[in-house]
Amino acid sequence: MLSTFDSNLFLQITYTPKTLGQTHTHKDMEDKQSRELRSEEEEEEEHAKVDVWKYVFGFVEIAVVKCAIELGIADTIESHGSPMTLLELSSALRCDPSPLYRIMRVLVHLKIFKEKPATQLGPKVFAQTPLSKWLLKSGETSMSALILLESSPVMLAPWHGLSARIQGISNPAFEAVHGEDVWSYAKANPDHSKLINEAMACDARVAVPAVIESCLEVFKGIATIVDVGGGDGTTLRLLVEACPWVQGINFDLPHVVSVAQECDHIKNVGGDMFDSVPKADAVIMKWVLHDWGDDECIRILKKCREAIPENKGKVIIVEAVIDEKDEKEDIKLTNVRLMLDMVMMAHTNTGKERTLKEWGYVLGEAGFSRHTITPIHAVQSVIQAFP
Ligand SMILES: C[S@@+](CC[C@H](N)C(=O)[O-])C[C@H]1O[C@@H](n2cnc3c(N)ncnc32)[C@H](O)[C@@H]1O
Repeated sequence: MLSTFDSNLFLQITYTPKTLGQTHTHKDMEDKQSRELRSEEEEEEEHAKVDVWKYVFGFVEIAVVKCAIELGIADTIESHGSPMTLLELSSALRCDPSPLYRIMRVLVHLKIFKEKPATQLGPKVFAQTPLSKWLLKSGETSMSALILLESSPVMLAPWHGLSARIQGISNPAFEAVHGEDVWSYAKANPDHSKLINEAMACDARVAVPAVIESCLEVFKGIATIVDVGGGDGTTLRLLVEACPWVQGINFDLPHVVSVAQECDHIKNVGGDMFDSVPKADAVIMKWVLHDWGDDECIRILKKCREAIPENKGKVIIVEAVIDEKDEKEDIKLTNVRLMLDMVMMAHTNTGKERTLKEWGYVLGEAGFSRHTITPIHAVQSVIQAFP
């Protein structure tokens, strides 16, 4: 009996509460999960209600930054040598303090400039930040020309034709607005050509040091290198400064090289990369192939292959690689690469950013036997293709 009682008790004590507990736990868990789901959905709804305004006024951020560059706000604070009060800034810029204050309020909110609060010693002042230094009109860390190019009326107009381009009911977006492709337009409009060259130089000043930092060995043993579509020659200038054993040929369309910088150890050569490429130990191409569709890329790459020695030559491509896995640690650069792909859609006829597989396809079709891809701390990676 005792043992039965004990065992019943045991059962009661051991199993009953546990079974009850399990029922409760399961239901509780279900309730908790659905409460969590509801609150997650509610939270998403709340975020969406606010986030949608980004798309209503997203262009305003670009317009305000463009305004800051045109006014020369960063340059003025930089040459003043220390943070400036609103009155100092408005008198240096010769503008009305009241609208200037409203622009500065947004720029401070965007964390582009810093506002230092008033103290007993004086009123509040506006100071540079690492980000505002990218808005200087010139210098090694200036992105101004690239911002001014992308926000110029010429480059903004094609965006209105993006959906028509996707639906295939109009010419490529740039041509639909301007009647010719971006390179013919640049040839006919020297001011726009100058802006393109200066804008590309902005990126070269960021990307080339990243290439050198991560891949200096790529240039060991190269005596001559040709930069195909080299623009104003900034890429080669930086490369030759870092690798003084290299002689460079800056190769681009004749109207581009005719205004390119003159540098020691660099020769400017005009021509068309679809016809032929000057001979050298290696070719470098930065932000050129993404302007073109696969067929044109294969044609350009074949010309590059003809320009280098079969046994020890190589083509060094500095371009974005679209990461379809969307790696979280690189989310900001992934975002830039995806935006750049949209820029190619708006501004070129057939250009696009490519995935690993798409790079493999064009390189293989152009007759390269193997290639390597090295990520660097930039929007682009370094792709080396070997005959
Ligand atoms: C996007 S820009 C890149 C410039 C430079 N590589 C850089 O990244 O700073 C493309 C360059 O390709 C050049 N280009 C376009 N068509 C060309 C052609 N058929 N032959 C040679 N260069 C060409 C343009 O003039 C322009 O300088």
